[in-house]
Amino acid sequence: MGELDPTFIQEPEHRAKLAIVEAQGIPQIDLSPLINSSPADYNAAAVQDLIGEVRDACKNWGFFQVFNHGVPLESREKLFSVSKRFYDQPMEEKRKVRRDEANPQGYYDTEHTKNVRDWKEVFDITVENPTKMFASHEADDDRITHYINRWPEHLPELREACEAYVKDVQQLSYKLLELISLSLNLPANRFEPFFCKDQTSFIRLNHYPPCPVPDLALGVGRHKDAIALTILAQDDVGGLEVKRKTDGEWIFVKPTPNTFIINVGDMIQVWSNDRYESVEHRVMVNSTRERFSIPFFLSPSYYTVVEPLAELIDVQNPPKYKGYNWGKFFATRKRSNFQKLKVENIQIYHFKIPNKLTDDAVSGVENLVI
Ligand SMILES: O=C(O)CCC(=O)C(=O)O
Ligand SMILES: [Fe+2]
Repeated sequence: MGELDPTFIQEPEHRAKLAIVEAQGIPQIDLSPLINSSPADYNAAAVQDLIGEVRDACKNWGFFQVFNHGVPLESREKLFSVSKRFYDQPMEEKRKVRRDEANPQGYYDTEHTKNVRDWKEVFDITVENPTKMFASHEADDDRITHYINRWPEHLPELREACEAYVKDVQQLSYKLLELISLSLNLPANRFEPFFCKDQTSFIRLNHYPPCPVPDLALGVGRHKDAIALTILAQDDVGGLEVKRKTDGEWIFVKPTPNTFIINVGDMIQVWSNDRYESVEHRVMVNSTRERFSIPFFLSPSYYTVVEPLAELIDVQNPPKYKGYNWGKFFATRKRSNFQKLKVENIQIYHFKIPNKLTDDAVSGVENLVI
């Protein structure tokens, strides 16, 4: 990634610490009661326990790991290995599938989080191809654009591996969404309408090259995920840190073979009216080993209005957010990211309804990135 450019340097308070706090780590959840059986054959008691574990993990951490998740190991390993082959190519090949402002799919190596450059390269692929999105961030402009996946000419295996992996991981995302819905005492299919047509979900192939100054730069700066739910596969190198809710300490997420790391995104925070919170996380880099990770960002249709669910609102729990349109939110975020506008990105707290008794709407809420 060339010699150190000052745009990579984090402010001192945001740099990675050398001492890693691992503690007991984020909860580990066994999904076997739900996998490989149809709803008619579920063991009801085991599923109830599972719902309870998901509820506790979402409340206390916003993050958890799952095993016995039903995604075949081969499908995941294949994608990691083709991803490495993609990034091993010369820069001129990677630039042939470079993202541009009109179509943000493909390769990119100058992503910034909170105006500091990330020490990484990414390759984005949407699940629906093409994916429909608003062309403009302007509220009264309802023109639609189509994002189209870009595929490298000399690596046809990338497309095959992505398409196979996405199918498997999407199934897992629906199971998780059902569990989360049940854990909020809602019907299992409560979130289905947001995803059944025109979803804007995507996967990202992250590559973090070795970094000569891991004490100054980050692979991804602190952020929250703007989408509904993230399903992350990481390799055995490690680097992800999650901000613990109880004390704000950064906790290292130890790589565990064949597990996925799940986190609640901002939309679940809004839909649940703050019962669950989207938690800040970041990625450390190191000076010796490159790292690969693959998040799947489950995201609804561009016309979804994200607002607290009516069932979770009553006199004691008034709505904490005004509704916002996901497609307009995304287009606004994309515009400021692409043009590197020196302004803060659009955030869900901009839609917060101030509660005079309990909070001051704009204080203490952190940034996010997608
Ligand atoms: O690479 C990782 O472990 C996490 C990446 C991440 O947080 C993101 O891409 O939003
Ligand atoms: Fe993230």
